Amino acid sequence: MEIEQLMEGISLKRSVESGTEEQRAAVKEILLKVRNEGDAALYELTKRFDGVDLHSLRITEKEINEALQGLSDEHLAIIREAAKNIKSFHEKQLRNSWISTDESGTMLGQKITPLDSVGVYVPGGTAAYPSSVLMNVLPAKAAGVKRIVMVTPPAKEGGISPAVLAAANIAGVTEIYSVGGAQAVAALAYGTETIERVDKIVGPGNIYVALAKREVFGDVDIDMIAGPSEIAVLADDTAIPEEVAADLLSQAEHDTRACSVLVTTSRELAEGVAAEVEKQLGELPREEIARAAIEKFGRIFVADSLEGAISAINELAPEHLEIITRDPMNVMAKIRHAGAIFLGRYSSEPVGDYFAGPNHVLPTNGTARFSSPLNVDDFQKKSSIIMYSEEAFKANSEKIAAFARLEGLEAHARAIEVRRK
Ligand SMILES: NC(=O)c1ccc[n+]([C@@H]2O[C@H](COP(=O)([O-])OP(=O)(O)OC[C@H]3O[C@@H](n4cnc5c(N)ncnc54)[C@H](O)[C@@H]3O)[C@@H](O)[C@H]2O)c1
Ligand SMILES: N[C@H](CO)Cc1c[nH]c[nH+]1
Ligand SMILES: [Zn+2]
Repeated sequence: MEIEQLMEGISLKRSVESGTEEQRAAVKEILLKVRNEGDAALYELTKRFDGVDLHSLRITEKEINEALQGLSDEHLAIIREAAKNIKSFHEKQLRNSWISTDESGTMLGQKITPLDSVGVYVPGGTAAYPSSVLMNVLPAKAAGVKRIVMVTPPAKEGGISPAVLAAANIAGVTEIYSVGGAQAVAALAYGTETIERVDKIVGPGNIYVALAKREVFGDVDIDMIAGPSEIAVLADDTAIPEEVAADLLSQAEHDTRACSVLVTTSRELAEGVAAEVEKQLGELPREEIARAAIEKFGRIFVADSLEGAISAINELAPEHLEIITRDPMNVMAKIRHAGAIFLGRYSSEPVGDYFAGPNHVLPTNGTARFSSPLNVDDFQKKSSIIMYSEEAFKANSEKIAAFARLEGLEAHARAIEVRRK
């Protein structure tokens, strides 16, 4: 990784991914095919893109039980403990419906209702992600969603990963379909003979999944378009090069388009990290992916001051931010834009990916400027409650009718005045 001096106004942002023209056209065609042909399209497209001849779409209870038996007790215990932490964190996000009244008898309130049905996309193309099952399903469960449907592509050799099925079972999902990509998104959005449509689709995926989600938005709700993983480390001379390099590589191994950035006030640290990254890259099983990501999107900046480093991070608005400085709490107070903030050397990013409890589905590509991690609110909606007493109505009716006429809406005004007689 090359070391650059951080200049004022430097932009660390990458362009928002919208896919190539061919990818967008392919996704449109897949969506249309599933809408027109239903299950038959899902079988055909799974054969074409995943190389798998499916016998049925729905995963059976027997397959889930076999998956549970295929996993070691140790792995099952780890998934259960992570699930417990994630559940407990998200339950703290729950809000209650509320009602307030005043002396005139006006009652106003907000009623919170869980969504009826949600589809969770779990990626499965190049790696299996049981952790993503927990991160998407458990907030929906905490919110009270009754029907949670999971879709994930089958691997060529062995169907769905046992760890993914075990995580689904631990999280309490029973409706699971072996289908991925844009075709799975289409099935969730429009329904087929086997898969009943849902109200919202959540979960990360590759460019085909992202483009399909963008395309079906409006027919159903979606959570966000999560792009390739990102990590930014803001460090001073107290950080240890070996550890910072390992954290940068932890996200680089996800995707050739993952982005790993170090912003530091210490040139010595910058040089140490650059050397360590090179050394550690050679030891990684996914070296090829991580190397491509580091070469394209890996950057190290040396800042003149901590303030300069902080403003560069705010400009970047990274998905994950690690702060490894003398006083991380104080630095965190000045961070305005980041999906998840990890404080101190013991809060390495994978602590959050797997275990601590906060969600790992986070805004990427600078969208942390205006959006939040996946959370319980994503699975609930709010209805406003309004009840006026006669006294409150009479005290305000003239103003309301006048406001309606200001907008030229006579029928609105009359609906008020008809009650004053
Ligand atoms: N943000 C997060 O929380 C998070 C978590 C886990 C994974 N991820 C990301 O999710 C992504 C997973 O991608 P993936 O590819 O491994 O799995 P995926 O399940 O998203 O995509 C696999 C599917 O893509 C479709 N596909 C592949 N090539 C195609 C083509 N040429 N035309 C049409 N469809 C095609 C196939 O249907 C296949 O089933 C990675 O970028 C990873 O970094 C993000
Ligand atoms: N870091 C990813 C989100 O950006 C999530 C993940 C899943 N497994 C490992 N990591
Ligand atoms: Zn990760």
